[in-house]
Amino acid sequence: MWALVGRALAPWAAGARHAAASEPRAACRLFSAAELKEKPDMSRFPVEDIRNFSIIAHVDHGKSTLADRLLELTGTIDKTKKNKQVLDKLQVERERGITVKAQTASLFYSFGGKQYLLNLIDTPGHVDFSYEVSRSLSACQGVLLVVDANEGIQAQTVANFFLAFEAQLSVIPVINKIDLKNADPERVGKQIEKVFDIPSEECIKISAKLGTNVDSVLQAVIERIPPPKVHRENPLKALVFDSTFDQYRGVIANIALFDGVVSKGDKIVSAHTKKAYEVNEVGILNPNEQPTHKLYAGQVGFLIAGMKDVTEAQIGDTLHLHNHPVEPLPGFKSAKPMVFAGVYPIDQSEYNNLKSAIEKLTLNDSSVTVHRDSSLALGAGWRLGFLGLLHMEVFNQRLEQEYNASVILTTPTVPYKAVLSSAKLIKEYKEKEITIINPAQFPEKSKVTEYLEPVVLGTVITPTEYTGKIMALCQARRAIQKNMTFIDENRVMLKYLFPLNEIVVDFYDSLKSLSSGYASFDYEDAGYQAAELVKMDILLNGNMVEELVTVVHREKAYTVGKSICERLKESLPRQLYEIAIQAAVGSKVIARETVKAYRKNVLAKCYGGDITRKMKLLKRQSEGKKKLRKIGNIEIPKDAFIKVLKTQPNK
Ligand SMILES: Nc1nc2c(ncn2[C@@H]2O[C@H](COP(=O)(O)OP(=O)(O)OP(=O)(O)O)[C@@H](O)[C@H]2O)c(=O)[nH]1
Repeated sequence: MWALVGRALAPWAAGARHAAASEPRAACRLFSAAELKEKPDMSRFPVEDIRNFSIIAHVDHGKSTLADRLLELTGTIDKTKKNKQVLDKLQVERERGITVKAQTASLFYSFGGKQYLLNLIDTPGHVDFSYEVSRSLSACQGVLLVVDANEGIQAQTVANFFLAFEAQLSVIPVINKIDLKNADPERVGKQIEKVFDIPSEECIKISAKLGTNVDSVLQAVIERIPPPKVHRENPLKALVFDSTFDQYRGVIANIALFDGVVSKGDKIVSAHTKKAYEVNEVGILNPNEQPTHKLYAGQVGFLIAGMKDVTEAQIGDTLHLHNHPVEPLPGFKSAKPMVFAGVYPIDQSEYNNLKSAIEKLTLNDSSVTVHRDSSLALGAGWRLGFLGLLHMEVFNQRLEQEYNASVILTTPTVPYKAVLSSAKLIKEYKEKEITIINPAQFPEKSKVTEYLEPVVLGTVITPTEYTGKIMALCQARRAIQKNMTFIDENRVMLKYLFPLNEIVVDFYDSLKSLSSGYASFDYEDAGYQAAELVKMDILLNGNMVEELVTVVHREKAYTVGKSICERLKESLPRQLYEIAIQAAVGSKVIARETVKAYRKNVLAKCYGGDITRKMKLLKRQSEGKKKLRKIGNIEIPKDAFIKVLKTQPNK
């Protein structure tokens, strides 16, 4: 029998038990309203009565719904229809129905005659946000691995399982959506046994939507996840595992206490910056901030200490008491941007507003990297690094929704590298191997020994009937097959080494459409490989369009160039002049389309008519022009490029 994990490596497989089993008592609010007002006394929870856990899963397998049920069952929130995905607080999360930011909630639960403090961290499922997952796991001792009873194990189930496995956490498999007509929890249980080597009888079968069997999940959290290994008598050692920025109160750091106690008025020091602060407030998230007198080792909560900028509360930092330095915790690898794009204000007069919006948003999303940038055509702006395309779209949407800032985005590009041969360039860059995050700065072939492109190890899980089509797709994306394994008689897991550029834009959409939505995909960083790359310009009547400069593999230049020209033709309105759209590599034009001349006479409809109506139409036309960008004498609506960028193929 094939298994991904050797049994010896799966400490939870034997089903460790940590508390006496008995019937759960009804949900209760542990603290009275008066106690909450007076601040709850967290010393009531000794370490052995604390469980810190996360919910991890593939996208849409039901993490947030399960979190809602757990919050209800423990009386943390009321049972109302309005309480849907309570921990998804951002507008973008609610609109897209996805979790972008991990959230924490402290739950109180009575079980076996004892009161437990359960700290739950809801995490995002999409690959772009797996950085959030690994951070959250550092504050936990166990996870609920949620798997959809109909879809079974998917690519992110595997990726997230391994994050938990590597962090040596207890894993409780939860098979969700057993109410669905096509649910097959037995089959999914067997998959879990085969792939993760967890006995299928350890799976808890639930319907998070209906609340079926959800109390067994809480019971399992208490029984199978160990309490944290911490020491309250030692000096304070707290891990900052997340931070957000509030414009009135400054940085709110989410902390997990590994040792000691922290309370309001304590003088603390950041091990990273060595700066000292006085603690203004500590508390738990229930799920909203609930101030407490103190937080004790083993507990998870928030801390406010007059930090003005999230760089002062770096994620992964260790906080300790002034005059009591401690060995800092190992921290986290910093998030590695996979995609870069230029971001510019539509109008340069909005530069300062956009600057402030980007600063505020990156305070709350420190995985975005920011470099100042400028271009002749687009003026002053930035080059931002994102964890993936969805991350980029979400950031853009948040800029618009939360800060009313609308921007020009350039073609997303992956971070290429070049090994320089030109002595002049080496002197200029002060190094031989450079990373290129802006295609406009792509060095010419004559000045380079070789170009390198980033590669990722991708996992595709699919029903077997689509295997052939998917293999053809992967091959067309220059991928090299590394492995193929059957998860059960109907499903196969394929591993491929992909150039990152080939999957970043639309691979996932193509995969979904050719597998009728059944295949899933995840990837992890796998370094760099040598590649034949060229820079491609897009020209409108001979003028370069900066937004659309791209770096492509030589083999793909013609297909990509042709397709951009075709799409641009579709989205450009006809104008007074004929427009030649060209794709060029160096001085060689490789593709061309033409938009014929046309004059839009807005007054045509009202000859001889009412003069006020004519004035209105002219006004509307001139307002429309404000949203246009001019290249040479060609006027381009702002959304024309966005359409091209969004749909840019890479076949
Ligand atoms: N039938 C049924 N549907 C469920 C159940 N649990 C969740 N769902 C539905 O599945 C969809 C996804 O649920 P979410 O809780 O948002 O999933 P998630 O894993 O948090 O998703 P992301 O945050 O995007 O990763 C929603 O439409 C839920 O209503 C269940 O037990 N039964």
